[in-house]
Amino acid sequence: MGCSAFFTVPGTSVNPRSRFSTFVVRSSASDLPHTSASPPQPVKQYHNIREEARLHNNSIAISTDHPRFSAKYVPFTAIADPSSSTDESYSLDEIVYRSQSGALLDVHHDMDALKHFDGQYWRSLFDSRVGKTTWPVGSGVWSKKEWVLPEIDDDDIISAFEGNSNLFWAERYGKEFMGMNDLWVKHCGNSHTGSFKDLGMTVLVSQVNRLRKLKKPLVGVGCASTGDTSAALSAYCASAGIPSIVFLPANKISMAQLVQPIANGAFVLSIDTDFDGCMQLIREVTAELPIYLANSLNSLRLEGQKTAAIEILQQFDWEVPDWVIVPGGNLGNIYAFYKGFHMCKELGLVDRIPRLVCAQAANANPLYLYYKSEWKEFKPVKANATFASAIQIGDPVSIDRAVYALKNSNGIVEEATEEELMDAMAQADSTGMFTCPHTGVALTALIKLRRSGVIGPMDRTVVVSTAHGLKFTQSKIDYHSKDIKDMACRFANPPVQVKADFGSVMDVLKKYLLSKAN
Ligand SMILES: Cc1ncc(COP(=O)(O)O)c(C=O)c1O
Ligand SMILES: N[C@@H](CCOP(=O)(O)O)C(=O)O
Repeated sequence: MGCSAFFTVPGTSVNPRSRFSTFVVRSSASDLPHTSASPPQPVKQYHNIREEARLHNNSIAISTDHPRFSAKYVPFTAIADPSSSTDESYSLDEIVYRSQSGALLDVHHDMDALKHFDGQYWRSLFDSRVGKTTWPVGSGVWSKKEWVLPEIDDDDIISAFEGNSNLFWAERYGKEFMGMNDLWVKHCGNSHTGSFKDLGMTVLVSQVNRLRKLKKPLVGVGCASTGDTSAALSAYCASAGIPSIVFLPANKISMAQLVQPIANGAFVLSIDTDFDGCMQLIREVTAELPIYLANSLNSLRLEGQKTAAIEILQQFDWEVPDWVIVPGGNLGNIYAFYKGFHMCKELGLVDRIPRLVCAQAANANPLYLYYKSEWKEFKPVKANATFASAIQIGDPVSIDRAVYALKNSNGIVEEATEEELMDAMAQADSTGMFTCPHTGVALTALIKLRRSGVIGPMDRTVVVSTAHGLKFTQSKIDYHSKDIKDMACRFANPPVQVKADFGSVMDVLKKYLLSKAN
C-alpha cells in the first residue's frame, strides 16, 4: 500500500468513503511499528459502532423540535382501570417492582410526545433500521428504542442484535395439516440464547448497566427460571461484565438450558423445588440483597418483548394478521404481545389488533381454568411435569396482565395434553421445522380452533415459537424412540438398525421407497 497504507483493527476493512470515514485519524509516525517493509506514514483507525453511535446519536434520528420522549413506571391498575385515578409513578431509574398497594407495574410512555409523529413516520423509521449493524438500532428491539427505553444512552445498551427473527411461512404444515394457506410461525427462538427472552433481557440488563453507572446499589442481577430466562440473563450479564445469579428448580430443566448459565459464568443455584418455589425465593432474596430482579414481574422486560409484536406487523408490511397464538407460563409474554399491537394501533401504524390466543399445557393450566370459569375465580395450581417444561408454572406472576390482554383482544385460552403437544411438535418438525414443545402447545391450540371452526381456513394466523428446538432434544429423542409411557408417539420416526452389507441396505431402502411411491 506504500505511503497510504492503513493501520487497521484486525478483521475490519477500511473504506475511506464508508460511514466510518470520520473516525479515521492520521497517527504520528512514532505511534506505529516501523519495519523496512512498512514505511512510517500509515493512518490509524480506532472506530467501532458504539463510538459511531456516540457521535451520530443513531436512535434519536428525529428532529429536535418535538416533545421529549419519556417513560415511567405506573401501577398496572392505572392501565387496567383508568378510572382508578392515581398519580403514583416512579422513574425508571428507581429500583421498584410493585406499586404501593402491591400491584404490578407497567412502563408507561408519554404517548402525546410519541403522537407528535404520525403512523407513517414511525413505520418508515422502523423500516429504515432493519438489517443494519448500526448501534444500537440494528437490533430488532432497539430499532424501536423510542418506544422501549427512550431515555437510555446508546452507550449504556447491552445488545446482541437480538430480534429481527424469521417469520416462517408454514406452507406445507399449513396446507397438509391445517387446510390453511396463510399460516406463519414467528421463530423467536432463533435468537442469541435460543428463546424470546433475549428481547426482554437486552432491555433489563441495559437498564442495570445504566443504574450501576448511576451508582445505584446493585451488585448483581437474579432470576428464578425454567431455563430460558436464566440463559438470557447470564449471557447478557456476561456480555456486560455484571454478576448474574440464577435459581433453577433441580432436575426440571433441560440439559441444554442448564449448561447455558454455567457456561456464561452465572452463579447457579439448583434448588429442590419447582419454578413457583424458586420465584418465591428470588422475590424474598431481591428484597433483602443488592440483586436486581430480572423476571418478568419486572415490567422492563416486557418493553423488549413487545417488539416481537411490532416486528410481526412490520414483516407483513403493516398488515394485521387475524390471529396470534402464544404459549403462556408466567404470562408476561401474552401481555407484551398485546402491548406491542396496541401501541401500533394507538400511534396510527395500523387500524386494528389481532385476536390473541394463549395456549397452556394441561399439566400447568391455571389461566385456562380461570378462562373456563368465565374469569370468575383465579386459583393457582400445583404445576405437574410437562414436556413443555419452560411453562411448568402454577402461580403466574402476570396473571392480571394476561387477563387484561385477552379481554381487550377478544382473546381465547386453549390447553394441550402431553400427547397432543408432542404430536403437534413432531408433525411440525416433519414439515421442516425444528420446534420446541411449547410451540407444540401453541400448535395444538391452533389445531383445536381450526377443528371447531373458530379459526377459518383463510385466516392469516401467526403461531409464536418461543424457543429453539435444539434446547429440547431429549424430549424429541424420547418421542422418536417411542420411549414415553402411555403415549402412542404416532409420528415417531426412529432410525433403522441395519447390517453393514450391501444387500441389507438395499432391502431396507427398497422397502422405504416402495412405501413412499404409493
Ligand atoms: C420457551 C418458553 N415458551 C413460553 C414461555 C411462556 O412465557 P411467559 O412466561 O411469558 O408466559 C416461556 C417462559 O415462561 C418459555 O421459556
Ligand atoms: N419460562 C421462564 C419462566 C420465567 O418467566 P419470566 O418471563 O417471568 O422470567 C424461564 O425460562 O425461566
